Formats: sequence, C-alpha cells, structure tokens
Amino acid sequence: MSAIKIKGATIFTMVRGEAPYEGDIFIRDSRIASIGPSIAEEAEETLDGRGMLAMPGLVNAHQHSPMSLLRAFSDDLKLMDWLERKMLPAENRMTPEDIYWGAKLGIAEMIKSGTTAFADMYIHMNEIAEAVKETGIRASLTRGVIGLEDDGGRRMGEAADLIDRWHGQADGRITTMVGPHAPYTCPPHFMKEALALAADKGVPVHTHLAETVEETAKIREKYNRTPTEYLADTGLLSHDHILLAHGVHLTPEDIKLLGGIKGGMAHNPVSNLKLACGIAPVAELLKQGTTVGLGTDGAGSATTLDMFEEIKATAWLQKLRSGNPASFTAGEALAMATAGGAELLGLRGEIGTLEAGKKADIILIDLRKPHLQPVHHAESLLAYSVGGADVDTTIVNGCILMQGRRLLTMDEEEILRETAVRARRITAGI
Ligand SMILES: N[C@@H](CCSC[C@H]1O[C@@H](n2cnc3c(=O)[nH]cnc32)[C@H](O)[C@@H]1O)C(=O)O
Ligand SMILES: [Zn+2]
Repeated sequence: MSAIKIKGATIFTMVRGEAPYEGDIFIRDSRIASIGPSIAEEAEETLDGRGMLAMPGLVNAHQHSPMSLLRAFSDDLKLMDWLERKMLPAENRMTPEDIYWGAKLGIAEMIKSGTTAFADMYIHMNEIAEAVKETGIRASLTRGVIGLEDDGGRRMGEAADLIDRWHGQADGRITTMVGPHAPYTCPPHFMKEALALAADKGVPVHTHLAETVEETAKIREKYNRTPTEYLADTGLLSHDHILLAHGVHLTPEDIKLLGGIKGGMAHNPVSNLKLACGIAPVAELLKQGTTVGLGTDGAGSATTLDMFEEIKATAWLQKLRSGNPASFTAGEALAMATAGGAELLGLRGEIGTLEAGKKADIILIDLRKPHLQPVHHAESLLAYSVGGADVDTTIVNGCILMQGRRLLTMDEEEILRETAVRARRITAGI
C-alpha cells in the first residue's frame, strides 16, 4: 500500500458545477481515496500544493507517438504530399527500436506537458506498449492498418496480436482498439474485416474520418458517398465504441449520423490548421450529442504534443467560426481535453475528473508566474494562459511520473541522444 497526499493546492475537480477550492487530495495506490477542503490523514509522501492548481490529467485522444521522430522534418506541404512523399517513406525505414525510442520521446513530451493518457495508432505496437509500460503513462493502443494491397492478412494479424498480448496489461494502464486507417486507405471488405475483429475481441474501433476536401472527393468518386456515409455503410458507425479522428468535412446529414454513435470524435485543431484542412464543426457535433475530445495528431503534423495548444485552438476556432466569442467557452474546451477524452478512450468512469474512487491521474500546475497571475477565473487561465511548460507535477495511476519538471521514470538525456541519431538516419535523403 502506498499513499500520497497533495496538501494545500487549488483543486479544480472539473466535476460539472464545482468551482475551484483550496484543499487536499489523498491518493492510495492507484486511486483518489479522498478529496476535500482538509484531509487529516497523513501519507508516506506529501506534496506541497501551495501555489499549485491540481486538475485532471489531459487526455490526448488521437496520436501517432513515434512520429515525434519526424517533428519539423517536413512542413508546409499538402496533406497527401506530406503523407505519401515524406511520412510513409520515412516510416518504412523505422525499425522496431526506432519506434520504441520515438514513442519514448513522445511520452516524455506528453508527461512534461500534462498529458496522462493518450490514444495511439501506429506500427510496431509491441515496442510502443513496452514504452508505455516502462514510463507509467496510460494509453489506448491501436495497430493502424491499411488495406490497399493484399498482405496475406499480416497487418490484421498484428492488430489481433496486439489486443491478445496487451489489453488490460501494465496494471490496467493499457487498453487496445482496432485501427482501419481511413476511408481512403481501406476498401469496404477491409473495413468490415476490421470491424469483425473489433467485435470479436470486444474492443473499440479507431479511425481517421473526413480530414481533407481531397478525401471527400475521392470517396465521392469511388462510392458516391460522403466519407461519413461510407463508414455508416460498412457498419463501423454502429459499433459499440468508435473513436473518429478529425471530422472536418461533414454535411448536416453526416452530423446527424454521428449524433448516434457510441464513442466520439477526436478534434485535432492544430494539425488541421497547419495542414489547412479546415475547421471541424465542433459546436454542431456537441449539439447533436456527439462526444468530442481533443488530440494533437502526430508531432509530424502538429509539431507539438502540448494539449494546452489544442485547448486554445479549439476555443478560438469555434469562436471565429461562429463570429461570436460568447458561443464557446474556456470550460467547454477544457472539458473536451479531460472528460471528453476519457469517454473517447472508454475510460469515463475511471479518469477525466478528480473524484474519490477515480484513478489518480492528476497534474499540478505552478501558478506562481507572471503570465499566470492574478487568478480571477481558473478556467480562463487554464484555457487561455497556461502552457504545457507550466505543469510542475504529473501523476498517473497513483505514481508520480514528473516532479518539479524532472522526469522520474525516464532518462531524458538518453532519450534526446538516441532519438537525434535515429531521426537523422530515418530521414536521410527523403
Ligand atoms: N502505415 C501503416 C498504417 C497506419 S499507422 C498510422 C498512419 O497514420 C498516418 N498519419 C499521421 N497523421 C495523419 C493524418 O493527419 N492523416 C492521415 N494519416 C496520418 C501515419 O503516417 C501512419 O502511417 C500500415 O502500413 O499499415
Ligand atoms: Zn492521425
């Protein structure tokens, strides 16, 4: 039994309607045992919360963590050129060891910027799972599969193997999904095969949807459908849980279709901005009852895994899109990055808010800085002023992964050294 007490912090539980208050959090093993204005019980370890704000850890609901090796390698291109001419050739050179180190680089950045759980879709997932296990972060892992050529079922086999090997592992921190990459890389029979695997294993589906106008045109030409209708036709939208990334180009009918899904949409505003994809109709999706979470997408496109950037971009884009700054609030954007993401990862009962009984996935933000004072409204400050570098302490599953900005489960120097060499080799000549 291990216990940690956070004492005298400003606690922002993010439970609907609860305002921030001064108080304590008592963590026993992996869970929050109690939380309130004053807890008498003493723990083996006490964290001084004075000057700090405690909030739920952020959930990055769509990521390709080893793409951190490709950060700022290829920018200012159109998505299909970027993907086909730059990303895929570089990915083809990545060894399982590269993936392992790339994932560690991504995880280090996430822990240092307040992300405590993420949904990942990539290749060589065993190595990513090892990195998650070692570092202490929480993750939903997906072997992304494309169905453009017949590979004799190799990719789908790896997808099944990942689930069998890793679902529920690392003290329950790892869960899994099945990941048909996107409508434009997966023909109907392949989508159905992926869906059958997900149904058989009882896990969610994670896929990309309606990211660009080119995708919409391609699917229209091939199937005379919108990408969303295409997913509905293949049965994917009726699955028990589906995690959709992007959802930028949606018709009013598409939005109605998405209102009925279980799971939700991961909005990736920074990646969408940078690749000039468009602005997802987040407000309309929420109105239709679709859960929306936030993701960064890979660092190959977004260039950063700092979820505070996504929170800002979300609020600003929705305000701009409606022409009304009162139409979308700081609180809504923050809830998407926490409870919304928790729902998308299938962990709503476990994470996303600070409550007794929930998993202790908590971050402490140091507010004793010029750009974070005075504290009139914590919500506004968190959404509009705080950046990832203001996170002081990161706790996942009751374990402290960063304290005073020092990573406790990873050797940061070693990660920087390893990834610099590997990144150079992978991208040489591309
Ligand atoms: N290449 C794998 C497929 C999927 S893994 C996830 C893939 O998503 C790709 N990816 C990353 N960001 C984006 C994006 O914004 N849109 C579409 N694909 C992306 C990424 O390059 C990676 O190849 C295979 O051979 O089976
Ligand atoms: Zn993606």
